[in-house]
Amino acid sequence: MKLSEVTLSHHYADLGDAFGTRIAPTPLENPHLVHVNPAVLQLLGVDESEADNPEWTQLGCGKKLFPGSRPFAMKYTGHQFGVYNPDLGDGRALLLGEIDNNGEPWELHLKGAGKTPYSRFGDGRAVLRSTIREYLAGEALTGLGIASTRALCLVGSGEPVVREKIESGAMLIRVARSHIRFGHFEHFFYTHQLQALQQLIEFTCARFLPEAQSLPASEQAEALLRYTVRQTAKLVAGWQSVGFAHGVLNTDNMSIIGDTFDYGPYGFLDDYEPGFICNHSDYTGRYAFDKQPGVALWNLNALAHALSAFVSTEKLRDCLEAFQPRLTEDYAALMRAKLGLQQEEESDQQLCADLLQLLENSAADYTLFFRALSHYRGERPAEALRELTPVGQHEALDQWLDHYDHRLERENSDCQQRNSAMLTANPKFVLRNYLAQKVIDTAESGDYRPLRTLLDLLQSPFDEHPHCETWAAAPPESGKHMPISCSS
Ligand SMILES: Nc1ncnc2c1ncn2[C@@H]1O[C@H](COP(=O)(O)OP(=O)(O)OP(=O)(O)O)[C@@H](O)[C@H]1O
Repeated sequence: MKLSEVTLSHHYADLGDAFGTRIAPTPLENPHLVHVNPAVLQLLGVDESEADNPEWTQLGCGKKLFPGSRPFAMKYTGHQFGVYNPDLGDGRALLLGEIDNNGEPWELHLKGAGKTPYSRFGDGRAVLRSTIREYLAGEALTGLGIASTRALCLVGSGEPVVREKIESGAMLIRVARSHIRFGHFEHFFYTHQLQALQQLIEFTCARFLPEAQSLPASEQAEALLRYTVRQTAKLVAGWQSVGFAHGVLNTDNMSIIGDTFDYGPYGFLDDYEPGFICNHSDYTGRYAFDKQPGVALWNLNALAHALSAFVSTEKLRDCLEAFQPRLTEDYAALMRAKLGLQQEEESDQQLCADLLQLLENSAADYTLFFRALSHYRGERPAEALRELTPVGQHEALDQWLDHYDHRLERENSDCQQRNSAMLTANPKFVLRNYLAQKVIDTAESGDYRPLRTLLDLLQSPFDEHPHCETWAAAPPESGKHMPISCSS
C-alpha cells in the first residue's frame, strides 16, 4: 500500500478512559528526517519505495497525523529497581493507533511527543542520542532473531533539550504488535480496578491467545501468564546467548508478549564478563548481565501478583515454575547452535560452561570468539582462537578444544556444513556501545551516513560484509565499559 492509503484504527484506546488519556503530540521545531526504515515499512505492508516520501518528516515530528489517528497516552505503573511506582504512564510517548497488515495489527507509538498527564517532572521529549540508540537496538536484536520493538522512522530537530548538557530533540515512531507492559496489569490491580483488569486480560488474550478467548476470566488470566512466562523465557535465553544486557529491567519495561522493550542504557558484551553492568546508574548491579534470568522471574512474579485477583496462588506458582526449565532448554538449544552441535547430549551443558569460564578467565571478546570458532576445523595450534585469548590461557584453550573435538567426533558431522551452520548462529556484527557512540557523534554533527551503514550491518549481522571489517572489531580499551546513564 502507498503511504497515502494508510489509515490507523484504535482498539486499545477504545477500551475506555481508565486506560489512558487522549492528547495531541507537541510537534518538534525545525524538524528534519534522519531515517525511514524500509524493513519496517515491509512489516506494515507499506511499499518500501515510500521510504523516500517527504511526508515522513511531518508524520514523524508530530506535526501531521496519519488519517484516523487519535493519539493516546497509555496509563501504566510498575516496579522500578524493586520499588513500586504508581505514577508511571506514557510521559513522552503516544499510541498513534494501529495499522492492519492483512489481519496482522501493528501499533505505532510516537516517542518524544511532548508532555502528557503522566510526564511528572519530565519535559516529554527524547533526544537524538537516545532515539538513535533505540533505533539501532531494535534492528540489532531483530537481526539476531530476538523479539523486539522496532522503529519506523526517526526525525531530528533544531529544538534544544536539556539533559546533562544541551542536546537536540528527536522523535521516533516505535512499532510493535503490542505496547502492553507488565505495569499495565499492575496499575489496575493496585488501584483495585478489577473490571478494567479483566478487560485488559480479555483484550490481550483476544490478540495473542485466541484459543483462550472463550474461557472464564480466571482461566484466561492463567493462560495469559503461562504465555508471558514462555515468551519471557525465550526472550531472556536469546539475550544471554548473544550477550545482550538490557540495563533497566523494571516491570514497566517488560512487554506482555516478550519483546525487548525500551532501549535505554543497554549494552552488548565486549569481553565476556558475566557480571557486566551496562547501566551507569545501576549502583547495586541489580540488572547486571548474569542477573537477567533472575530479574525476569522477579518481574514475572510481580505480574503474577497482579493477576492474583483472578488466579489461585497454586496455579500462579505452577505457571512461574515453568520459567526456569523453559529458559534452560531454550538457552541450551541456542548455545548448541553456537557450538555447531545438532544432537543433544547431557555433557553439553558442561562443555558450554567450561567454555564460558575460559572466556571469562581470558577476558576474551564474546562475539569474536564464537565467530572465530565458527571457522575452526580441528587445527592445532588453533591460531585464530589463540589470538583472542592471552598466552597464559592457551593450555586451557587446547584442553577445551580437545573435549570439543571429542564431542564433534560423536556428532559425526561434516566440518564444512558445521562451519556454515555456525556462521548463521554466531554474528559477525553486534551493536557494541562504542559503535553506537561513534554514529551518534557523527549524527550530532549532521552526518547520518555512518548510522545508515551500521543499520545495514545490524540488519544482516551474520553476513560477511567484507568491506566493513572495522565495524566488526573489538573496541579499543577506552570503548569498553562506556558509562551509559538512564538520561534519554
Ligand atoms: N523526558 C521525559 N518526560 C516525561 N516523562 C518521561 C521522560 N522520560 C521518561 N519519562 C517517563 O518516566 C517513566 C520511566 O521512563 P523510561 O525511561 O523507563 O521510559 P521511556 O524511555 O520514556 O519510554 P518507553 O518505556 O515507552 O520506551 C515513564 O513513565 C516515562 O514516560
